Amino acid sequence: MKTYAIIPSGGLGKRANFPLPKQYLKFNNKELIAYTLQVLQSSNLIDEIVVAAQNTFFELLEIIKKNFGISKLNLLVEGGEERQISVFNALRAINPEDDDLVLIHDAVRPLITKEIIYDAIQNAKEFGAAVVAIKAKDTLLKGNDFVNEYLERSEIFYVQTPQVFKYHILKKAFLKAKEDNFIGTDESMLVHRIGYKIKIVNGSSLNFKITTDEDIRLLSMILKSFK
Ligand SMILES: Nc1ccn([C@@H]2O[C@H](COP(=O)(O)OP(=O)(O)OP(=O)(O)O)[C@@H](O)[C@H]2O)c(=O)n1
Ligand SMILES: C[C@](O)(CO)[C@H](O)COP(=O)(O)O
Repeated sequence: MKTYAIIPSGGLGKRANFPLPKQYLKFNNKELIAYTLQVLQSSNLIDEIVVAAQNTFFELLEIIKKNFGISKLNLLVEGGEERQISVFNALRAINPEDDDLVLIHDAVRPLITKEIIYDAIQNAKEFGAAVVAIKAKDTLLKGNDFVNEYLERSEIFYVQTPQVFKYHILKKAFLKAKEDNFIGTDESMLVHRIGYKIKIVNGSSLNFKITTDEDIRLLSMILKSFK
């Protein structure tokens, strides 16, 4: 059984205020996506890595592959207008067996660990579908300018990546989403809407998605403290 890792990296980083998409910004002389790729490369459970990106970054990705020894990265595919399309493009470019695993991990979650990857893959092997998430810690409300209602915190999780699925389940979920013109914010949502059970796997607060300028500053501070 093989495990393919798909890394969506086709975003433009509109919520951050930098001239370059944040996944290509350098921290300690290393691109953000290189941190992510190095963790995936070091996991002995992952066989192949596919990155979906704008083709203007293919050359840079080849340089990153060479500079950081990402030998499992053998396929670059064109990103799409939405994250979901980027992942779908990558999924269509690989040719797994039905029971092979496909792991999806955002390029912009560089502080992922090998341990979380291991747990997600083991759970996907057992249950067919696994999503990494963390339990909500704060009080949660719904509202606009004013409060409408409070939510039951014990039932709320923040969804992260990686998310891992048997190929035949993920393929079915993507084809159904396409047929219904459904765009979700992650893969687990697509799999859930076609009726599969998804195991929740413990993530980490450090595995946060670098989305805003504040996240970029926070990452910079964390990486400095690791040095
Ligand atoms: N069309 C897109 C949009 C996003 N992504 C990727 O999906 C991950 C999560 O996306 P996000 O953090 O939202 O990045 P951006 O789309 O770049 O951010 P923004 O919405 O602020 O532009 C990132 O690794 C991003 O590069 C992608 O592959 N294709
Ligand atoms: C996939 C994801 O990271 C799970 O939390 C998230 O949904 C991506 O959202 P974005 O708006 O594309 O950053």
